[in-house]
Amino acid sequence: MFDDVRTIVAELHGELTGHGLVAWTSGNVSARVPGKDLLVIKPSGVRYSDLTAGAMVVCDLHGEVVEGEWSPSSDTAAHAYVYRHMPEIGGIVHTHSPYASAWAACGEPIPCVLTAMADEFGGEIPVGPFALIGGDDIGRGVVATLRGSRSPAVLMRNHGVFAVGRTPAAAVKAAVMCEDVARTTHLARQLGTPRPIPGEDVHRLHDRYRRAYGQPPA
Ligand SMILES: O=C(CO)[C@@H](O)[C@H](O)COP(=O)(O)O
Repeated sequence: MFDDVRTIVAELHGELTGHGLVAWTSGNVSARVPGKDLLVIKPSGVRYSDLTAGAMVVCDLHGEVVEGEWSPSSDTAAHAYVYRHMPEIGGIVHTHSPYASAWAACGEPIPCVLTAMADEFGGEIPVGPFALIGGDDIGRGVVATLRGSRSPAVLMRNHGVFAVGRTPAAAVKAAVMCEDVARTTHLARQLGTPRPIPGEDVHRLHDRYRRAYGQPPA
């Protein structure tokens, strides 16, 4: 079932390895199945090279397996919680990307000091609570944090990045951009004191990016 969604989710895992966001089997991507109370997610602890479309697992929005040969990701209940409580979200990504996870280890939000941050995140990238892996506590922390923010990414304390998007590709983009600005802001702090962008300019940049960046619709 849902071969098209399985294919998208399987292929997007290649973006995580391609951008250096994951080590070994850490991290995961999921997608909501359009029009259904279902999600597609990777199996737990399987090498990225083995993540074919057929290896993906279909679950309901309480994390129960509906179809699949493998056990689903350990973060399935967290993803399911986010889909239940953020109906506008179509894709979720989790990584332990190194620079962003370093900020998460320090429990420090990444301040909005770059135009690229204002564009993609609309402000700082916030920190969510520490939560144990396996249940839906991570999902609760992700939803509670992102509801008070324009950011599509949250740094879960002592853990790593959870990024969301209207599509799974948009969630992957947010995870890629999160690591990029985490790295640059870290480098800036080695050189001096990064200067936050004034709030009104953050708003203008974010607004322009959402309305005018890229190509107009065909
Ligand atoms: O964060 C964790 C464990 O710390 C997990 O998200 C792993 O990074 C990936 O687990 P699977 O998706 O392979 O179960």
